[in-house]
Amino acid sequence: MRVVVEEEEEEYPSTPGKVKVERSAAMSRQLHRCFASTGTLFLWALFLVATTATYLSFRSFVDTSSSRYFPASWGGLHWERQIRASASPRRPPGSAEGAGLSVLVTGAAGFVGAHCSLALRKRGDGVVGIDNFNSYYDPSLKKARRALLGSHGVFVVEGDINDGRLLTKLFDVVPFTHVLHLAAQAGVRYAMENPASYVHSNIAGLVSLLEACKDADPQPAIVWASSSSVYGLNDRVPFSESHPTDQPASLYAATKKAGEEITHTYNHIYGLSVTGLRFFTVYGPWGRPDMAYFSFTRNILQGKPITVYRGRDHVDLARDFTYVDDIVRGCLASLDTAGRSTGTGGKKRGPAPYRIFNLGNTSPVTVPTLVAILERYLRVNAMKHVVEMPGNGDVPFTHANISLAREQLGYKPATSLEMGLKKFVRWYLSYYGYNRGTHEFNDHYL
Ligand SMILES: O=C(O)[C@H]1O[C@H](OP(=O)(O)OP(=O)(O)OC[C@H]2O[C@@H](n3ccc(=O)[nH]c3=O)[C@H](O)[C@@H]2O)[C@H](O)[C@@H](O)[C@H]1O
Repeated sequence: MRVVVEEEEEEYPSTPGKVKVERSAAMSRQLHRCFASTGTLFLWALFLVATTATYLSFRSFVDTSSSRYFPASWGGLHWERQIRASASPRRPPGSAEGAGLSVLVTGAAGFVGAHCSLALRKRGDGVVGIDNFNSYYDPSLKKARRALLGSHGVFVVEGDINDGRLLTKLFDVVPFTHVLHLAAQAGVRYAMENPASYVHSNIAGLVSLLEACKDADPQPAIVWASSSSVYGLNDRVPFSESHPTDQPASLYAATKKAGEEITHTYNHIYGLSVTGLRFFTVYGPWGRPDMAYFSFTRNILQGKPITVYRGRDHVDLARDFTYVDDIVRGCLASLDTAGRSTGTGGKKRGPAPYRIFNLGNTSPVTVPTLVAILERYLRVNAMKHVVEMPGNGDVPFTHANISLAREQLGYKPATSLEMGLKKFVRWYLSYYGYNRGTHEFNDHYL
């Protein structure tokens, strides 16, 4: 036994590259013995064929399984032409606003994404959207937003930000100057029902996007949607960017806070220019049906009850409701003032800006007041079911300090909740129709 061990040690010395001549001689003797008979040869051939076949079928499994997750509804010359046309800025030469941006908007068929895409296109910037059209809420609303964007020359790719191949392809086709990242799993309370969806979109999807951005050449500057919810249990008001954000009250908030940390590492390591915007309860036309102002309107019009949450000691909940047009102006100002990313080919060349701004309205309104405004516009009394706020991630109030955004972005919200809800109700009725036989619409206010 001892002899065998010594022989093996001789044949395979530990220092790489130091194989003795005797070793190759011994090996060739062994090979010769192996292939000596035709039967053995046949077995070897069979083994090789089987291995190759297994490898090939594994490859095709990997390919088809990834395309099963991310259906290949993209690609091809025509598709690339559409992407390029949509991404091309159309500002008149010599325009005061400069050459025009080329922006990839994620979540473009979403509420804020659609508004921002339109606003960018209207001022002559190039815009390409990407959206996975998931069914968190009625996808037909997302498709209607896409149709609206299409009529203004904005092309929206159907795809998921977790699809790295798609993102790489988009950056191959267009040297985007900016990414406006608005794709996310939104909603504070839904996080208890479907926590994995928050990790999928807000963590894994974000990292997938940042990977594509850091590899892109040129690297784009990134502006993305964080959330007022990162302030969590913070009770210093108004909420300022310098306040601690280490006590999130929901998984949604935790994933947005994680997003702020993750983007920071990409800024630090790869020189990506990053601007995180903490949105405060955005509302308006083409809004999200899961949000209170939207679902209250629907229920009030359908004669169904609404549930109004109330805080401890019968204190009303309040939100710094912010009208979507104000948010859009904040997003565009962030794109315009974002400094350049400094890296190329995944390598940082110097420090790049990392900014965080509150985008709120600075005037919180209670939920019962929101309901009263809707009742007035709709001329219907809501059937209110007032219950104590369940412990599902909600916070009692939000209130933004916007000094930093005012100073650096020129951000100046201009729409009161009264005004904004008027516009929302007008849109709601024109979009969904209105049964005048059942409810009289209060034109006086609109
Ligand atoms: O700023 C944010 O970062 C977040 O804003 C939004 O969250 P919220 O401020 O919770 O908005 P929203 O659901 O409209 O509830 C408004 C108020 O109505 C109360 N509310 C809600 C539902 C209900 O049935 N009853 C009720 O009283 C409720 O308790 C609350 O007091 C976005 O959804 C979220 O994606 C994120 O962007």
